[in-house]
Amino acid sequence: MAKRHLTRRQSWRIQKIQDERAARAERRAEKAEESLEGGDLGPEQPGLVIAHFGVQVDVEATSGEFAGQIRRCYRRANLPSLVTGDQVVWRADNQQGGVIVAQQPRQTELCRPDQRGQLKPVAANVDRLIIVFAPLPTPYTNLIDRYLVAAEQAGLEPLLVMNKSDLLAAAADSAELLHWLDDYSRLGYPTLLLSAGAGDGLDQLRSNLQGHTSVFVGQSGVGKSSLINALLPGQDLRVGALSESTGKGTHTTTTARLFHFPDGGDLIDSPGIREFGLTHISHEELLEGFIEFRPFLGHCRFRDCQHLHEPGCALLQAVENGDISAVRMASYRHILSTLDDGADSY
Ligand SMILES: Nc1nc2c(ncn2[C@@H]2O[C@H](COP(=O)(O)OP(=O)(O)OP(=O)(O)O)[C@@H](O)[C@H]2O)c(=O)[nH]1
Ligand SMILES: [Zn+2]
Repeated sequence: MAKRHLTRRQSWRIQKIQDERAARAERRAEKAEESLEGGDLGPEQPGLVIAHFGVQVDVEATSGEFAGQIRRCYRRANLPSLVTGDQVVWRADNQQGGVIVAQQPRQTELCRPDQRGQLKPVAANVDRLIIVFAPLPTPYTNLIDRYLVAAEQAGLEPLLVMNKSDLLAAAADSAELLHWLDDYSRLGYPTLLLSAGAGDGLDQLRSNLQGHTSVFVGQSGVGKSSLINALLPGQDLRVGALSESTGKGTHTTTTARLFHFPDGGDLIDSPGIREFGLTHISHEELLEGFIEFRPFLGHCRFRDCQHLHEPGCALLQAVENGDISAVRMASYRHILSTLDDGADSY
């Protein structure tokens, strides 16, 4: 306990220093804008935040004379902080930069805890969660289910992708894995079976990504980087680590970045985003996230039923009747037990 408190206090101090640094940078941004006002800024136009570094933000012009150009912009001091994926209104300056003057409302927000344990948005307007798994490393049902719950909670449409299909032929449990994938299709989730290594099934994935802003998640080693590299040839994904000018030299920061797939659709990626969904699920959100439970919720004998072993539990009855699979019920219980020990409550 003591150790945890100390760590929290330390991280609070670190955050405080960062906040102060951000405030100083913000004052500089204000000055920069003041000196530019009075005719030096171009007209207001729409843009998309493709990376952010504190008060400085890379904005891609989405229409007009600069369409497709990326400009390093300052954010007007009265604006809330922006994240990758934000739609903004900006004005060009005459030095390849600009000033962001407004933020458009967000459709969705992906949040992660900061050093103080407070949930902070890390990406905006993502609408697809690509959940990647593979025959190897062996997938955990409850990890996939956790992602599905997180997708539901954040308002994202999930797509289940089993990568490394080339390993299925030799896998002893291949029938089981395919059956398992089928179970998710039957629940109504879109699924794809493909191989980044062999290049099989990538066209189907490409067409699923068109017209959407996606993030890729999944346990280490399932092939997220391989898939993204196949979809974004020639891009250096390490560009997430860029140096941020702070006025006191530069330091490296890892930011979420937005990429355009050549065949349409966008990707937002960063190491932090790949961990999205592993924390912060309340009991209610957990239940809501198991979509086949919904018709039975509110029908238990006890209002505060935990659906574990209570008499008159509508969910347990549904498992008995075969309307809910025992595997999903076990997964729900497993995730619930991790919520109860406080692992998910910051
Ligand atoms: N056989 C086979 N191997 C693959 C395939 N896709 C990726 N791999 C291999 O799986 C390993 C892990 O791939 P990565 O792309 O690094 O996995 P990742 O999910 O990005 O892993 P982290 O960066 O740790 O999150 C590498 O050795 C890849 O070559 C595939 O379709 N088939
Ligand atoms: Zn119940």
